[in-house]
Amino acid sequence: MPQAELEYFPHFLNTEKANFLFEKLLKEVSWQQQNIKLFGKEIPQPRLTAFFAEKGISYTYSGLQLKPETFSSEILDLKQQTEEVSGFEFNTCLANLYRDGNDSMGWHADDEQVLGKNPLIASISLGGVRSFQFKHKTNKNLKEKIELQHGSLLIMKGIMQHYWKHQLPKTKKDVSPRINLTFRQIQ
Ligand SMILES: O=C(O)CCC(=O)C(=O)O
Ligand SMILES: [Fe+2]
Repeated sequence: MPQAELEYFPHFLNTEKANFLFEKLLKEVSWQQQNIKLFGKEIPQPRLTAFFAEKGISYTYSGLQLKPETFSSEILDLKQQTEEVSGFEFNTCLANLYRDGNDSMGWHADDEQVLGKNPLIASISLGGVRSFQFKHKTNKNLKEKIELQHGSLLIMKGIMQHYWKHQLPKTKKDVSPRINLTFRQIQ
């Protein structure tokens, strides 16, 4: 992929740890269904979310002001492990719960100003395997996808958010619930 910097670690967490974390986060995170404004109409997001941050940080994501919770010990542990692998530091974690194949996230780039010029986004996947797609913003022939495995880590960095969008589409396949954690550094 030109103008993209991606690193993928399919076995970032061993299966036992990934299973444990999936069950624990599914049960203990206070998952919320937020509304988004689409053409002036409020509609519920097709997924559940939660937002964790260091004290004093708030984050507006897709026009939503997210209310931060403090990091739980599990999230803090994952943050540290992710920081070691990436060589970056993070002060926030956005969590997504895709309950089934009807839940999704549409095309976007994580290019908000508060993320800095060339953000590094570290994304951990737990639970059902889902397809994650990329499309180049200007060259319509450039498309890619990757199946994000249980316990995997995907890192997007460099200039990538300027040139590529990504999405997690709905699927008709019978998929089990999936949790995604994205670690970010907010200025
Ligand atoms: O669920 C995923 O893997 C993608 C999440 C994502 O792109 C985001 O939170 O910005
Ligand atoms: Fe994203």
